[in-house]
Amino acid sequence: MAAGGQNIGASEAIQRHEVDDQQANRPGDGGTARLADKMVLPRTLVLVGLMGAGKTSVGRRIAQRLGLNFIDADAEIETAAGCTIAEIFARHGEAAFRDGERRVIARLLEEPVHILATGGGAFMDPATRDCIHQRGLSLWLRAELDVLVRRVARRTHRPLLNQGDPKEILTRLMTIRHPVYAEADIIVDSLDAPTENTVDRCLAAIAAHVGRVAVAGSAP
Ligand SMILES: Nc1ncnc2c1ncn2[C@@H]1O[C@H](COP(=O)(O)OP(=O)(O)O)[C@@H](O)[C@H]1O
Ligand SMILES: O=C(O)C1=C[C@@H](OP(=O)(O)O)[C@@H](O)[C@H](O)C1
Ligand SMILES: [Mg+2]
Repeated sequence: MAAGGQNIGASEAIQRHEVDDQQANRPGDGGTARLADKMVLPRTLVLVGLMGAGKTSVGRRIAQRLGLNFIDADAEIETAAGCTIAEIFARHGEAAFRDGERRVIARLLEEPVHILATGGGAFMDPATRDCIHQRGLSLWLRAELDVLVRRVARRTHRPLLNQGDPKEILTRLMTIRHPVYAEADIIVDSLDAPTENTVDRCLAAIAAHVGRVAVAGSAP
């Protein structure tokens, strides 16, 4: 159990798990809204996955549904640095960005339970990944290449994607990163569908995971 985490009684967790089993395949029907009202998150939920997976936009909506704070690690890094991520990359290089990212995420994971969207490279850093494993509940938002390419094409603020063809870069990153993202506690597909549909499926998957872990009587 993470420091500051809340214990869930086994019978309560079993009940939740049963509710979840009834609702999990019915996204968008309002069932997960009721489920979310009851869900007690034992640790900070940490969203991981490639650029464009929806960590920021889905994470913000999960936080609204659960009545928890939402924090975007990239935004925190920008505030701490007093400049944009693109400027940090240009002025100091990626390694300096990763150092700041590691420090910021370690600090955020000391804060009360909240929803934390990380940048796509954060989980690739062994120290950050270890910190997330120790103190958080990780959720990989997994998306197909074409979905990612379409989504990232709308914005130009991601320095890694401005270094060449975004599709080629994402293809390369997928090969390297997917096996590592697969270490996350929970995996949810970020489909080419309304964002709220992904939010519903995340809430169902989180409830199922939290229920399973509480029944087993160990930390997530
Ligand atoms: N089903 C969906 N899930 C997540 N994002 C979606 C979805 N459909 C469209 N989008 C859009 O794709 C973009 C995802 O970007 P963002 O949330 O910043 O991702 P990330 O933080 O993982 O890089 C946003 O502009 C969002 O509105
Ligand atoms: O994948 C990456 O290495 C990065 C992802 C970005 O965040 P998003 O995944 O939220 O776009 C941001 O942290 C930075 O541009 C580097
Ligand atoms: Mg983001």
